[in-house]
Amino acid sequence: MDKLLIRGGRPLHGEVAISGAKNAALPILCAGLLTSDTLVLDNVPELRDIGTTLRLLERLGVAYRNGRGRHVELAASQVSSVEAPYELVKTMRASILVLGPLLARFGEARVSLPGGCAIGQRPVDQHIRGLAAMGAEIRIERGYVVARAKRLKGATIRTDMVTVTGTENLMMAATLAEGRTILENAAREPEVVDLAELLIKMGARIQGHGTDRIVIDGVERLHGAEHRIVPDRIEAGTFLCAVGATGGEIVLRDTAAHTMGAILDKLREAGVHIEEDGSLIRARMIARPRATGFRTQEYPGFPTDMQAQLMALNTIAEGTAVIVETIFENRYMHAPELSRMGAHIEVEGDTAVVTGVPALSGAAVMATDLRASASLVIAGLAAEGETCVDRIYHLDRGYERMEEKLRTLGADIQRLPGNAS
Ligand SMILES: CC(=O)N[C@H]1[C@@H](OP(=O)(O)OP(=O)(O)OC[C@H]2O[C@@H](n3ccc(=O)[nH]c3=O)[C@H](O)[C@@H]2O)O[C@H](CO)[C@@H](O)[C@@H]1O
Ligand SMILES: C=C(OP(=O)(O)O)C(=O)O
Repeated sequence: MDKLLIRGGRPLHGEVAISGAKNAALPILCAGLLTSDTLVLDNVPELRDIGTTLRLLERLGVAYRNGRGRHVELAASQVSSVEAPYELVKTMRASILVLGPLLARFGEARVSLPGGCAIGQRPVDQHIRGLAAMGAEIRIERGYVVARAKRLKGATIRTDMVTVTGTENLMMAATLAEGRTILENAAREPEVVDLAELLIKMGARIQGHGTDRIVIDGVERLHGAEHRIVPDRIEAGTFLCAVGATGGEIVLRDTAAHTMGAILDKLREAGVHIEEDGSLIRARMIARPRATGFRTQEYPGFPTDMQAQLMALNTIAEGTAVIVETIFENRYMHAPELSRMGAHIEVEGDTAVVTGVPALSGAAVMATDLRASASLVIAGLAAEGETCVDRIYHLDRGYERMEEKLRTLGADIQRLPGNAS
């Protein structure tokens, strides 16, 4: 297993490009199953999760070309299987996103339930309930969701909670259903909007994306389209937390600041000077950060996927920050690791109280999930001495060559291959 070795204490300076959003690219690749024509996608990030999704689609019979410049072309004209097997699904929860498209286009699907995940239970009951409301015969059989429907029928579906992939699965399924589907309490995340925009280019009739009520009028068939994936607001936010923690001045290229309102507000509150300039974000940090409490919420609130990174910034801030995680029940696994570096964090239930210390000290720490890994990297960049972050395969799931990008900004960080001590 690869590790990252970081010698902390160097301010970040320079310019770096932000990649396409993992959480937009994953559903968009799965949307390729909705048509026999070719989808031409640009700005697809080079990530482990994208590789896993392409392997899964290939297993179903989808042909793809993964060219240079993050350009992917895929065509589901010869789908030969409707089964997403456990060995591919277990590493990535987003694989559940093939369920809606397979059922809508082929009338059947067998998708392994995604495995347990470090950040919480993450059931898929809302996906299942929604598809059942659209007329699918659907049951759990030996760890698989098994679904059948002659043709899905439009329905009004109000999910019990806001669910991002649930909204995406049901929206994709509804594009080929008979009649009108109304999704109430829908997710408003920019990645849901990006998917809706791609589906509309494919001929889908969708209104209200970006609000909590999405209306989809089903069509007989969808066609090919070209699409550029929206920039990754979480990757951009992670780099902004990093410069907030180390000090310095950086420029992020290829960003979409309008999708980052809550993130930018909180970083400004922490003392980071941020300027938005078209697709550029300039950030400068010259002082110690100020403690900045927050609650994670669905978009447009502060994203749970940025909680760990902003916690890392708070560990060296002046003052005490109260953090409340409202989306996932077990998403503080980075707290004990940050404490190993000298952070003062008390966790009780969904609340973490972080009292800033003047400096962290480098240590050997273990990544437990994707964003936890990013928080440990940020802490390592700011800490005195050496930090070794183990199990960074989590990081590779969602960050494109993070250590190379950080090196461009002047960080002293290197990857130690699995067999190195
Ligand atoms: C690939 C992808 O886009 N992943 C994102 C997506 O995950 P994902 O779509 O899995 O997260 P959801 O929005 O569905 O989860 C929100 C909450 O609802 C619960 N829930 C969800 C569905 C369901 O059927 N039943 C149920 O109880 C979950 O356990 C969680 O507590 O949104 C999360 C919340 O913004 C992000 O952290 C993930 O990065
Ligand atoms: C939790 C995340 O991803 P996933 O839903 O793919 O596990 C994330 O991107 O932070």
